[in-house]
Amino acid sequence: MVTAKVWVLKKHFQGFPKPSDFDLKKIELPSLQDGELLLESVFLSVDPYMRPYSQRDMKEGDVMIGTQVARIVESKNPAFAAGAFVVANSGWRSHFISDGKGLHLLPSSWPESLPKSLALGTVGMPGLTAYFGLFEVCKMKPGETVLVNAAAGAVGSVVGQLAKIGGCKVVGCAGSDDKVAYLKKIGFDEAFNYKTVTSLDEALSKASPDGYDCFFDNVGGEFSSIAINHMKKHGRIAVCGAISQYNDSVPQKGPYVQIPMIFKELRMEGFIVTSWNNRREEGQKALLKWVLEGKVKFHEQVTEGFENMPAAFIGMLRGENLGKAIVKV
Ligand SMILES: NC(=O)C1=CN([C@@H]2O[C@H](COP(=O)(O)OP(=O)(O)OC[C@H]3O[C@@H](n4cnc5c(N)ncnc54)[C@H](OP(=O)(O)O)[C@@H]3O)[C@@H](O)[C@H]2O)C=CC1
Ligand SMILES: CCCCC/C=C\CC(=O)/C=C/C=C/C=C\[C@@H](O)CCCC(=O)O
Repeated sequence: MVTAKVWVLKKHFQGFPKPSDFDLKKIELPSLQDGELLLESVFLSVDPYMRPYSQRDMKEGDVMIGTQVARIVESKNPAFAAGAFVVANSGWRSHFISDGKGLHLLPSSWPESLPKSLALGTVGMPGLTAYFGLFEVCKMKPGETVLVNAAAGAVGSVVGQLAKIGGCKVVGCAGSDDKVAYLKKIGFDEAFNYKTVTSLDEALSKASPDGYDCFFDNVGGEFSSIAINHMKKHGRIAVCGAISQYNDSVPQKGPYVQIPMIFKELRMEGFIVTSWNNRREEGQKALLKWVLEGKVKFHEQVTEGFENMPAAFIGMLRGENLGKAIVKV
């Protein structure tokens, strides 16, 4: 019998999640039935969506939602061999049993030299978010100017690099000087620390006096209300996330955006990356190629130990991560 460790949501979050909102439990796993697999999590992802989704999808006592790269320990399913690695969507669990549904085998072209954790970040859901958000929602064109916030994060850092590959000028903002230095290192044309600039308006004008054709918005709130006034005519805004709102008990009331929307004839479009699940392989193949060519750099904020999942999650929400926040079991 295998004993699995799982993190459950003990108490719904009020504001920023606290360690006391989580409970670590042990579950004895049964023996495998025909068609089933036993898997052990090797890397687990902590993502911003878990904060709003926990309120929408979970009840207290549920296992925290999330994805992992897992190794198949034992298989009674002919479609999956023991020893193979998959991306699963099985939540914060050290070990789990699956019937094979919803498991994505890592691409066979995955080189040994590449950390498998990238399947949760640059070559996984966040990277695909950048890929489809830029190409299908922003529809960026060579020579345009792209703005991205939370730019040093899992999604934002890929957005900036893909926009460079697409022949655009790229402006990014992040919450620390170290992150700003990283953005310049990976090729952003302009980058600033939104926490220390005296005026967001001035910083946005200085970075691109003519304004922005595309705004890839990961943050929402006050930043977005200001940034919208810096959009060029017929600009496009990809509403990817609103992390500035996730931990607020009372959502910020930002100034109305309708006026610039109308005068500048802007297009603002929200999206969820799962809308392109049928093109997942296309995106992953392209991202893997660019990573192997060195055109897309990656950085991971790795927290060691399953017992540290809540700390990694809270740290990411507080901006302590540079690049994709990952837990290594
Ligand atoms: N629509 C979709 O399908 C998807 C949407 N998303 C969204 O994309 C965004 C980025 O996700 P991801 O790349 O995984 O996360 P990141 O790796 O970027 O980590 C979150 C970052 O958000 C920034 N942040 C946190 N709080 C605030 C705040 N109050 N104001 C401004 N910035 C803040 C911090 O960076 P900093 O130092 O810059 O403050 C922090 O490091 C999120 O909003 C997420 O919900 C992600 C995946 C899919
Ligand atoms: C204040 C309201 C906020 C509403 C938007 C919330 C979050 C946006 C966001 O972050 C969306 C994330 C979408 C994630 C998609 C897939 C994951 O659920 C699991 C991915 C599993 C995989 O196949 O890799």
